[in-house]
Amino acid sequence: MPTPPPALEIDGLIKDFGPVGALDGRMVRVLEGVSLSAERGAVTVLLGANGAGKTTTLECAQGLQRADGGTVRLLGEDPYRATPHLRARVGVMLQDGGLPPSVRPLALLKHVASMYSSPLPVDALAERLGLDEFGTVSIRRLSGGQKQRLALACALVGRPEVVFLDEPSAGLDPQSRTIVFELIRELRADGLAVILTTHLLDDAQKLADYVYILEGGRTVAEGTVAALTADQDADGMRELRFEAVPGLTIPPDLLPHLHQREDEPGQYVLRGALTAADIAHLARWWDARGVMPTAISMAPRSLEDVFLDISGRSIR
Ligand SMILES: Nc1ncnc2c1ncn2[C@@H]1O[C@H](COP(=O)(O)OP(=O)(O)OP(=O)(O)O)[C@@H](O)[C@H]1O
Repeated sequence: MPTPPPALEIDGLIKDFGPVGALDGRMVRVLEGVSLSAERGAVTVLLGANGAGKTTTLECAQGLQRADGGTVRLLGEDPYRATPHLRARVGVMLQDGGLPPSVRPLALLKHVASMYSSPLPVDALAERLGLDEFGTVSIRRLSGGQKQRLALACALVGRPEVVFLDEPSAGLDPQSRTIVFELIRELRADGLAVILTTHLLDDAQKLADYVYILEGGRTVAEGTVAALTADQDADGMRELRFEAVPGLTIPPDLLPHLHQREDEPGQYVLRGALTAADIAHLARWWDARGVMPTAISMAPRSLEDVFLDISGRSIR
């Protein structure tokens, strides 16, 4: 059977904004050739630091912004010239929610549901996302996390085939985050194409089937989390983190093959093909100086390392 085309295909997307007064009225190019695709039944994550171009890419993909170059196909159509039929097949959760402040949450959700021919049962969705706890106060009185959950419900109630979620876990407490993550996994299992942006590497690592890393308006890396974090050069790439007194400089010749950094005062990271002998060297060095770390942890190479390797800086 032929493979169905991706739900979203973006090729060489260019976007200019302006004219910008601070730049003497010149245009500013914020997307310089973003290419990506998102499959059905998969969570595709756009990852990047603030200002990398994630939201602008999503806005072009949704048809909210017109591409200045390249192509965007959403469910086979140009989203900027979208027909109502296309819009009904797409769910969108914007970063700031775009929710009307004086409306009550459940009334809004029922209103949005009434615009679709076959919506999800509103009560069950509201209960699932815990909206019934605050369903009858006006939206302006909701916390950031409550607004996020309502915005997510509005994006999903029309049974979309593709759903765009811009920073879906921003402002959520740990319990709400778990609920939202479970829901996202169910959407994937139901065959939806889920496309989300985040600058939280932990979220990307937990949810993503496929990751695109954006930097300066370009896609600079892509792959599954496993492929991106697989060691390119040597087996056993690991990172060892420890907390100790600030300002410790481990002599480079003690562990020459490991990259070391002090993220924040007293927060150390050693990265590389780490062996038990390295850990023993380090422990002896600590012991000789009377250093006892207050915390130690070890993990495989993470997306954060990938990001650091690519951009030379931390994503946060
Ligand atoms: N309307 C606009 N006019 C001028 N510049 C803009 C406009 N919208 C966005 N930009 C710029 O485009 C760049 C990309 O912004 P975008 O919001 O897409 O990034 P992002 O990766 O989503 O960032 P964040 O994580 O902060 O949401 C930024 O430098 C931003 O200042």
